[in-house]
Amino acid sequence: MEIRAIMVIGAGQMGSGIAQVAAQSGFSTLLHDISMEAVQKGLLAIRKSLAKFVEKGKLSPEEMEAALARLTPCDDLAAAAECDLAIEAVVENMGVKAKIFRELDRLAPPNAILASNTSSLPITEIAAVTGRPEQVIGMHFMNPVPLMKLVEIIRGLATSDETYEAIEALSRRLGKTTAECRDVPGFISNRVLMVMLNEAIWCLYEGVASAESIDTIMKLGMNHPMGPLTLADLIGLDTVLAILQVLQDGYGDPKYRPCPLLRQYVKAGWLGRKSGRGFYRYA
Ligand SMILES: CC(=O)CC(=O)SCCNC(=O)CCNC(=O)[C@H](O)C(C)(C)COP(=O)(O)OP(=O)(O)OC[C@H]1O[C@@H](n2cnc3c(N)ncnc32)[C@H](O)[C@@H]1OP(=O)(O)O
Ligand SMILES: NC(=O)C1=CN([C@@H]2O[C@H](COP(=O)(O)OP(=O)(O)OC[C@H]3O[C@@H](n4cnc5c(N)ncnc54)[C@H](OP(=O)(O)O)[C@@H]3O)[C@@H](O)[C@H]2O)C=CC1
Repeated sequence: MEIRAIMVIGAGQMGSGIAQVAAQSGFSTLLHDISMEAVQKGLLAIRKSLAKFVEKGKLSPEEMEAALARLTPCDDLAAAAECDLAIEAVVENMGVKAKIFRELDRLAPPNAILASNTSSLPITEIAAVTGRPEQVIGMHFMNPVPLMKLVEIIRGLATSDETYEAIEALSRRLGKTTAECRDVPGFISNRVLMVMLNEAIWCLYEGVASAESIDTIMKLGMNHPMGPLTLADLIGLDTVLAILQVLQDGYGDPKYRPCPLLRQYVKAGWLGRKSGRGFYRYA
């Protein structure tokens, strides 16, 4: 099927990044959140990111304006009636996602594909709340979406080849490289990454080294672009905790148990970059 209009549900850091890339790639893009205020926040982030590309000569001012003109803000899910593909990027919580997929199934055209940007939750379970599980798929972008090349694609048990191929082709049109993964908790990306991030938090909790030392060791010692605590702050500590809980529940293995320090930070509202404070402070 040909995808022309895309709706992104959730205007947080991932949703706004996905909407930006879709609009930059020429798609008519609806950006949805539960309040117009949240959508406007997402649009502001998109404007800033596009302006950075213009500043660096990677985008012309005309291209920036054209991308912005392809974006339509909305706070009513009924707008899904106009899309060929809905990409959900709300909080990492099965209850919230299931509710949205039930609604999308009711509102989107019968041939529309419903994708989730979930970091770890089972696509098969999300698909099962809809009457079209063959058209439900995991489309896992990486943060920050405008800069990161990968889309991890996850098929649920019932996902059709046609849906997979449409999403694979679309990801390429968005300038991304894809890799396929089976529907297991945390997929590949977060099954591997979260163990490292959690271990770094345990090291801090046990007083083995300061946050700065841990990050310097991993950054310069392993040539990682960011240290693990800086990366956890970028992802969002609430999201890191939610993913570790999915891994622990899914595999029943204590190696995924979230560090108590992580739980405490999330309870304190120290969610990382997005709340202004996590392992580091942000202006
Ligand atoms: C949790 C999940 O489910 C899955 C995940 O996503 S896990 C997270 C995956 N992501 C990562 O691992 C990211 C690791 N970090 C990196 O790769 C890099 O640090 C990074 C690409 C994010 C930034 O690169 P950097 O060189 O460290 O930082 P920085 O110098 O600030 O930015 C690089 C360039 O991109 C630009 N840039 C940064 N953010 C931008 C944005 N949102 N939009 C446009 N341009 C941007 C900067 O202006 C900068 O340009 P110059 O080099 O010309 O100055
Ligand atoms: N952060 C990352 O690095 C990555 C995250 N992901 C996944 O993307 C998704 C979004 O993450 P991210 O963008 O980082 O998170 P953010 O916290 O930045 O955004 C979450 C979004 O969900 C909305 N939301 C929160 N609660 C509800 C609710 N009850 N009903 C409807 N919407 C709600 C928020 O709206 P409001 O602002 O109004 O509360 C916001 O738009 C998650 O599934 C996450 O696992 C995937 C790849 C990487």
